[in-house]
Amino acid sequence: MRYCQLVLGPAGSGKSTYCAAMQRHAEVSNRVISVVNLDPAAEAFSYQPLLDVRDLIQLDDVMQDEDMDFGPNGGLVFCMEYLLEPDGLDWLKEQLGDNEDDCLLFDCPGQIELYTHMDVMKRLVEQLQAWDFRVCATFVLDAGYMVDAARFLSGSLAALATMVQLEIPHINILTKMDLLNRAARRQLEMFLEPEIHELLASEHNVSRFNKKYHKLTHALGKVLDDFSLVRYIPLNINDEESLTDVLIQTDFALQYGEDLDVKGKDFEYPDPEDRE
Ligand SMILES: Nc1nc2c(ncn2[C@@H]2O[C@H](COP(=O)(O)OP(=O)(O)OP(=O)(O)O)[C@@H](O)[C@H]2O)c(=O)[nH]1
Ligand SMILES: [Mg+2]
Repeated sequence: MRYCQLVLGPAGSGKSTYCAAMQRHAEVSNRVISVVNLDPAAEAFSYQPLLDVRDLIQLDDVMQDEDMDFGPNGGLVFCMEYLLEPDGLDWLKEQLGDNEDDCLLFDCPGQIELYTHMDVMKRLVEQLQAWDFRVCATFVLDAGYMVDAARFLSGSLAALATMVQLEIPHINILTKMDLLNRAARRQLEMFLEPEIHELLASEHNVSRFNKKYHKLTHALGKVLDDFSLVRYIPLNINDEESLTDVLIQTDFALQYGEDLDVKGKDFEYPDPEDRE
């Protein structure tokens, strides 16, 4: 069995930074977590990738191809589709090797349409599962955008759309907690144990638009509440304890360690005949 987190989330939400921080944190705890760059448009990141999709295909090359005439977003979708063609998959399979118990983080592109309603990521998940990977989604959102009720709801719906589309264990992480001031952090804490619909009801500066759709936002908040669908783990990457918390949750989602324990024990029931 192998393990992998698809690190997903909107552009600039902190996916690559999360991957780098988690890889470094794992080293400190004597574990190896490797990072796969799955973003064909990536320019720079601060981890050393185990493999890099840009060795297969680069967004710049696709966009410069005059026959195809793609812009950045269409070009990115083309790159991801290319990865899922038989040739691309052969390349990926070979690059991934077949080391037992590997733990990988896939640093994914920030175009959330790839996983909220297109099937590219879903197909990748199925392929990874066929190669004996246990896969979870780690959905990363910038905490700075989550401190008012309307944006909290909108972020939650993006997380929810991804969760429903991918159908794998799912964890939501709020990044950049180190950038919040005390007041913002307190505000956010209220959202972390949310009675979302009550929070929405108590919003003071309701715009005319929001007023019109108040019932709708209220109902959506209630759905999120009633089904406990979307929960968040705050992450401060400067705090090792916070990184440990997240690693425990992602290990749990992947059931990492359970098989390792069983393998180590080699338990046999005693034979009653042996007893005196
Ligand atoms: N202070 C602080 N800055 C962060 C944190 N996470 C990300 N950043 C900064 O936010 C910016 C975007 O972070 P990235 O990790 O590149 O985000 P991304 O989700 O990989 O972005 P795309 O790949 O472009 O979608 C960078 O300038 C990071 O340094 C964090 O936890 N704390
Ligand atoms: Mg990135």
